[in-house]
Amino acid sequence: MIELNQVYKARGSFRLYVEKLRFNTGLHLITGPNGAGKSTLLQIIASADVPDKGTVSCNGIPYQERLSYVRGRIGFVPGEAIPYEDMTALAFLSYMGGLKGVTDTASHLKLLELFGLKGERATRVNRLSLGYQRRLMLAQSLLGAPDMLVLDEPLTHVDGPEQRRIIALLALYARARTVIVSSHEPEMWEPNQTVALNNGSPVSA
Ligand SMILES: Nc1ncnc2c1ncn2[C@@H]1O[C@H](COP(=O)(O)OP(=O)(O)OP(=O)(O)O)[C@@H](O)[C@H]1O
Repeated sequence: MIELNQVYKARGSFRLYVEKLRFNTGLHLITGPNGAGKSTLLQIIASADVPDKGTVSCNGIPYQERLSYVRGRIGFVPGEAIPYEDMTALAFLSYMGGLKGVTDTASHLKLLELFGLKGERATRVNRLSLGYQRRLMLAQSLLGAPDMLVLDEPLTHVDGPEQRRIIALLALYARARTVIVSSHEPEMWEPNQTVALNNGSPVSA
């Protein structure tokens, strides 16, 4: 469970402010127009950025108190392009797995298979299509089966049938864990909670 209390973040002239938000087990959708603050919010939830004020906690523990505990429980797909693009798909997953303590090749291969990438295991990341790169980022987010998944527009460039398959997979994952997704296509998802952002704050439904 992730909880935000009076979280404030300034980026240039933009302000994110969240009075209170709670993400329990289930699928949570973050929506809103361009510039509403979805990526900013998700980066804070994923501990990739730090709020100027307020607290974010994971299972009741404030992030700043036990950052490694928190990070060990979160899988993250950032909105930006993939890093380490000279690595092969499998090498990238092995590298990310190493950071998370998931070192057995069998589980890396299993994740590649789950996202339809087994045939691309030896392909360098920068040779993969953008849709395959997105799938690879999803695969790395699941390393170690984290309690929380934070996914910023995870289905960008992914084709229709594969989108539906991944949404079903994430819905299943969210039955026992917390999955937070931003999407410009909210109608594709069947979330347990929707947080609509506008101008940096949630608006009531
Ligand atoms: N590093 C930064 N420095 C200054 N301003 C920033 C920075 N990062 C984001 N912003 C601004 O913060 C605002 C919110 O951006 P953010 O990317 O969080 O919105 P978003 O809802 O994810 O948008 P989109 O749907 O276009 O991806 C925007 O106005 C953006 O220009």
